[in-house]
Amino acid sequence: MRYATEPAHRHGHAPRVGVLLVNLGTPDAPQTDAVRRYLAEFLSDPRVVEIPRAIWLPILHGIILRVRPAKSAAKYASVWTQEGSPLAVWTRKQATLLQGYLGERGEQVVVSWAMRYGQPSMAAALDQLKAQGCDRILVLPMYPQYSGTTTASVWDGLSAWCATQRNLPEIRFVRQHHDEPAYIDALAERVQDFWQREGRGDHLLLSFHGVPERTLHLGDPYHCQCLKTGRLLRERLGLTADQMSLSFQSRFGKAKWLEPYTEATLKALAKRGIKHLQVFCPGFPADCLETLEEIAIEGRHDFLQAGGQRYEHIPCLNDHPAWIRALVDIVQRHTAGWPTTREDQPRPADLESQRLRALALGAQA
Ligand SMILES: C=CC1=C(C)c2cc3[nH]c(cc4nc(cc5[nH]c(cc1n2)c(C)c5CCC(=O)O)C(CCC(=O)O)=C4C)c(C)c3C=C
Ligand SMILES: [Fe+2]
Ligand SMILES: [Fe+2]
Repeated sequence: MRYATEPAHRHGHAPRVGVLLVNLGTPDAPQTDAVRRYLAEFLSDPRVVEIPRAIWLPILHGIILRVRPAKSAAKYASVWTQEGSPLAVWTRKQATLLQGYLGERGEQVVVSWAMRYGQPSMAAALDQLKAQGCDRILVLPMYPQYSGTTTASVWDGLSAWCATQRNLPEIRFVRQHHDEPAYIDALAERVQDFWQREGRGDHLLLSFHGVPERTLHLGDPYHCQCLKTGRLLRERLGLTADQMSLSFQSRFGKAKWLEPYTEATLKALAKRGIKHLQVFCPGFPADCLETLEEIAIEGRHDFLQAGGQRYEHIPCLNDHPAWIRALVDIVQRHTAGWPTTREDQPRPADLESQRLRALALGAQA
């Protein structure tokens, strides 16, 4: 059947709000086969690689998926934890904490999490929220800066699920939160906590995930939003333009990506005489392969090789209380007008009157 069979319609059940955190996705295991499955799904998404399918798919299946999975699996193995992939571990923890913080504020909201590629899938998580009675769902992509390559792809995943549903919930979607004051506060607190423990370096480098430069010229606001987050954080930390730089990491393929590249910047900073460098990744709300391997391991190597003396990766927002508070703020703003507190829920008397009204309507029909 094209559209899922729905449970029998019930009158007068209390409306319920669900919140779905969606992150990129990660392999199920740090092994070649699992990484190949994950990369095949991820890199087949036309939002991620915009090359015409007839050209791209033979390259993807004929070259990339034969060579890259083994190399990437070795990198994943270097950051994998007892509980699984860091990206999944942190995203799950963020959902649990958010549920707790919202509960403390009296918000009757069901919080869940999903991955755009791999497991748990968006479709499974949305099915679950619906099965729990959520007829209003807020989808919150874990990308502070909007990009067609990431945020819009979450939208595509959402709309693919909607296309299978007979009884659609009411849906809201958070497009971006790159300049949300509570997000900037959380970033600043994360850096300041680190400074308090480890001392302050000579220079702070903010490294964001890159995207093909072409997307900027085609109207993607990602680059501008990264720059704005960087400026707001610099002002909030009281740093001069000279004490902080911004760069883009994780280039994929041969095309030009947003510049300056992180790798070149690390080397240039060492050559400029910066001895003690601290690197922070504000665009990644959770530590993952790109921060724990590329920044914390490869980046250190590049900086020290080029003459730097001390290198530190400041952890991502992860489970920092200021970040979970920021998520609460974002959720509360985007669920405004939806009944989420105990007082908003229909009282038994309201339910009874709804039932009587339904009966009366039934009798008229
Ligand atoms: C900040 C958000 C991200 C943007 C924008 C983004 C764009 C983008 N990424 C690739 C290719 C790869 N990215 C990979 C890993 C990866 N990317 C993000 C986030 C953004 N990507 C995260 C959080 C992760 C880590 C996933 C994890 O499991 O920890 C990878 C896989 C790893 C590897 O093989 O190197 C690829 C490939 C493209 C092409 C792109 C924009 C066009
Ligand atoms: Fe990526
Ligand atoms: Fe990478």
